[in-house]
Amino acid sequence: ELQNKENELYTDLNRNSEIQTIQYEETHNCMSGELISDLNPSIIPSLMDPSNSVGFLQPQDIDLADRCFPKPVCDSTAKYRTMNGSCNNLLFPIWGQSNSANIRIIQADYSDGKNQPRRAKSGKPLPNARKIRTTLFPSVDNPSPKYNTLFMQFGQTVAHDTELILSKVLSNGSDLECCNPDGSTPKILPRDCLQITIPHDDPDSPKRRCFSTPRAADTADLGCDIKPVRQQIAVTSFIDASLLYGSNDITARSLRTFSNGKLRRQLGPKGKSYLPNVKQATKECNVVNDGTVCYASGDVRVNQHPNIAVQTISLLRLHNMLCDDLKKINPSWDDERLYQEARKLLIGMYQHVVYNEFVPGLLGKDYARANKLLPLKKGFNMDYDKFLNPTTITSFTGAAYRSLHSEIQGFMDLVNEARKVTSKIRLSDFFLRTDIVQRGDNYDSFTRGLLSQITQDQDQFFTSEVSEHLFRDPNKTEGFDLVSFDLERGRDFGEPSYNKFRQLCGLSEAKTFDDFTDQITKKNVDTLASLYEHVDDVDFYAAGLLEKLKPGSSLGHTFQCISGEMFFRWKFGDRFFYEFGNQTGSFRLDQLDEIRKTSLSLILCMTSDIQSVQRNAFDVISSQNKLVPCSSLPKLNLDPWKEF
Ligand code: HEM
Repeated sequence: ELQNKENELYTDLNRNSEIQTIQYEETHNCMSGELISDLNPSIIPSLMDPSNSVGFLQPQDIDLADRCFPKPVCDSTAKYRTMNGSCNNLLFPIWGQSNSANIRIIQADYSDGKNQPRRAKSGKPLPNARKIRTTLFPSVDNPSPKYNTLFMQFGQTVAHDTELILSKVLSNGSDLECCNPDGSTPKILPRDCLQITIPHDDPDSPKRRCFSTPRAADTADLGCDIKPVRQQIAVTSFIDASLLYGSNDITARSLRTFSNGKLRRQLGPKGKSYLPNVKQATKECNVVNDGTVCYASGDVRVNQHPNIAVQTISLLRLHNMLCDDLKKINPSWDDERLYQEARKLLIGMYQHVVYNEFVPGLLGKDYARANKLLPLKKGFNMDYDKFLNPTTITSFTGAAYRSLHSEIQGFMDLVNEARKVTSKIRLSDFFLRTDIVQRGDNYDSFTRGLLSQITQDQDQFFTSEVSEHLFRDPNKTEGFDLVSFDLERGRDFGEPSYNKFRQLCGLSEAKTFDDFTDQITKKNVDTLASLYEHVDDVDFYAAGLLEKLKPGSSLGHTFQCISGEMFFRWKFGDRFFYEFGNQTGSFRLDQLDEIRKTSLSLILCMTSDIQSVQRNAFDVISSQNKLVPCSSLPKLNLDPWKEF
């Protein structure tokens, strides 16, 4: 039966290439007045004629790891998503579920065909990741011409919602040490380590000689013998706000009050809600004692830095506000109904922001339109595709989407209502410390900072706050190097080289380094040629970061292609996607029309005390994108949720 389904799935992928003409959302202020910038937007692999997307995996290969996991029993009439994402797809209930495995859309490249990192064509090791980082990806201040730090920050919110790898551990469950605590290289490298050594001629000449990088846990760690291995994913793949609600029933329950549908919270200054404190500070939170603020939420990375906590608190406040509003309209609804309806509505609003505001900024509006990614203006979308696997793709999470690490600002602005910067805090002073969020009116100041501070441009430059000082101990000067981790992670994940992704995405196979110059400047191609021995050796992450950006997009050709594929699957492969009609969890049309009024500016106004905001939340404030009073933004009317 499974084989039949898989054959059907393959046919269905082909059928997808018939692009339909649907009227897409054009009215949202986010992009109005923008000139058509990409006259010939490329098509993502799922929509291409398969012969043009060379190397795109057959569904049989995609499904292999699904046989590693017990098949959940589903209630096909359920109106709400499960907490762990299971049973979203009723034919393949494991798709998108937490604690399963990522999928590949292109054949893995491991040197032994199973799990050992790729080597150069000559058989030698690939060039040192840190050497690549310091040669090609230095720290240069190059602000974005268009976007504020909210764009980057929202991107990380989506990343944490949809992907979390786990590190391999020792057989007794303790952490693997891949680099000695004093920064020296261990005599014998433990088996499950990726070690990033620091060359002696390193321009930043840190004292340490290595970074500790345990490999990501994979299917073999679950006793599941597939070849090549696939990496475990600890959160749901769907865009479902799992970073707020949790990716399993136990976490989700621990975050609920079980009264009026609300989530637990602690009260901060002026009686405002903040995420609850964890009972004991964890290693994810670098605080002095258990009494210090260290937030609990659906995702363990909530305390990574203040602004990711700010975004999660905004979602928390939104959920609890929606519970209050729904309770007023439907006084008879019990706790469970209120929790699920508020969660469903919040996810709908958030998905609308993702596809109406974020995706056009990331991929380009013309590209998003050509690939059916923009929301419809009216009516239901009926294109749920039960054969499309929405599980997070390794080449997206291990390379393409990490490119936004380039947009991180080294300092975070706190800004007052007059849009004056009141203080600037250094990112590496606040890694794993979020207590600052809940002092005075800092929450509002961080929110205004996100809206008004220009972000770093998407390019080959990274702030040294993440490439030299990542997770720096506040009393020390040195930290880790995120870009080296990203490069090494691609090898850990078995990502094939850049040349393979070129072909998958409709570009020609490069025979010489100079063939890369269709996407990458000659200067950067020459640097790649000086680092790598062969054109087929070049890491996807390294070359993808160097590609010239596509018109209107924040990404170059291949990163746009892989990211487009991912957002396409997260939409058309999600049975509970907010725009779909005819599903057990569908909104009514009058409800959907209200959700379409959502904008990120509105959500930020609703969940903070800021008084004014620009309408296009991701664009810096300008004469075309002026501040307007929060009270002037169109609001959702929840009357259609009234039950008679
Ligand atoms: C201050 C901001 C950020 C910091 C400090 C940060 C830090 C990190 C760290 C430490 C990792 C794990 C690296 C590894 O061991 O492989 C990671 C992974 C990742 N980051 Fe970021 N990041 C930030 C912003 C972003 C943004 C803006 C995006 C995308 C829009 C993003 C996307 C990702 C993705 C997709 C992963 C892989 C997640 C996984 O596989 O578990 N990050 N980041």
